[in-house]
Amino acid sequence: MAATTLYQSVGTLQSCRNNGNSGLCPDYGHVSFRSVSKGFKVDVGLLRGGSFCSRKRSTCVIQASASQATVFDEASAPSSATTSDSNKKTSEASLILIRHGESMWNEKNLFTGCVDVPLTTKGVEEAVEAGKRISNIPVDMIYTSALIRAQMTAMLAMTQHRRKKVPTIIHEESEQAGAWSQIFSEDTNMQCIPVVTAWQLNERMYGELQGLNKQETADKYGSEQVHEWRRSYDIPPPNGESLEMCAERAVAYFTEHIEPQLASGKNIMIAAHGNSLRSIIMYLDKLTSQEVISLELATGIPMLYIFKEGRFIRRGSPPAPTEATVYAYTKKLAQYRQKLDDMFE
Ligand SMILES: O=C(O)[C@H](O)COP(=O)(O)O
Repeated sequence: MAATTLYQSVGTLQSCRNNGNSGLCPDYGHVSFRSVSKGFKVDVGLLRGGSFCSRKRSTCVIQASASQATVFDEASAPSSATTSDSNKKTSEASLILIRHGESMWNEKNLFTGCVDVPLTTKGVEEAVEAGKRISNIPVDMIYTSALIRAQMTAMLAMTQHRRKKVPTIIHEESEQAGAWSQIFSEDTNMQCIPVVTAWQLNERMYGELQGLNKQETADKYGSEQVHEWRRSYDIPPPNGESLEMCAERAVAYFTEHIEPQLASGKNIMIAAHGNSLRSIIMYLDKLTSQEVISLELATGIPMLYIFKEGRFIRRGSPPAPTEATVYAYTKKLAQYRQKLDDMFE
């Protein structure tokens, strides 16, 4: 359960999407706001049913996640499905990134890379849990890797979505493939979410390490060497891809195929892998090759970005899980988050 607390925010509410109305917010995630309270900033808050919002916006009692969190109601989200369905251009769109849930080789602590390994029971649960966190965020299109653990994560997450649209695989490899996977009924189209699978979003190839136990490899080659293989930017594991090589395909795919969709107002979810997503986040957050070393992504935790006027604004994860390192650049930040969670438990 996410730690929650009551914030009393006085005079610091900067924006509110409750159409300027006073009163009880009827719905979980109905209102998003910016507020500063208790000495730290809740970048975009998560309101739950029964929260009170003042018309004057000078006082507001809100129940929010202790960590940075965002949930948008479809009516108030940057670009709702309805908006993109009706082909209206908007200047904002949401981008959800999810690393797949725990796989069988994650569980066994084996280097996986591009081996196609399914989810564990825990991985399935993580995917469903991820879906609950993003159930109010509009999704117009889904991109996954070609690997089953990412595809299952995307599908399972969508079972929880409020819109109940059906993810439908489309093909973009060639014009003919595109034509063959077209859905010709407009009504049916409205009930579907196109899913594109792309090998470019696959996990990086771990070369000769694939299938080896991470701990045993560290015992054999030393933990520094293994850390270098796993986290350095430009040093590839033996016969595998470095993060830089992985970025060359994953970020190129993102900028060529996904960014234009965001620019046209489509809300996108990407279900992919630890390293393909690390390279994309490096691009989105403009991290240096030094900074990306300490970027760790947990399995099954969605992260939200808003694409606005050509820029990506990081909104963190919808309500935090009990673990602190869901999305942390540094240990210090993780400890800080842990402290917050403990404070408000
Ligand atoms: O391929 C793997 O083994 C994992 O999915 C990512 O592993 P890493 O955390 O060692 O990069």
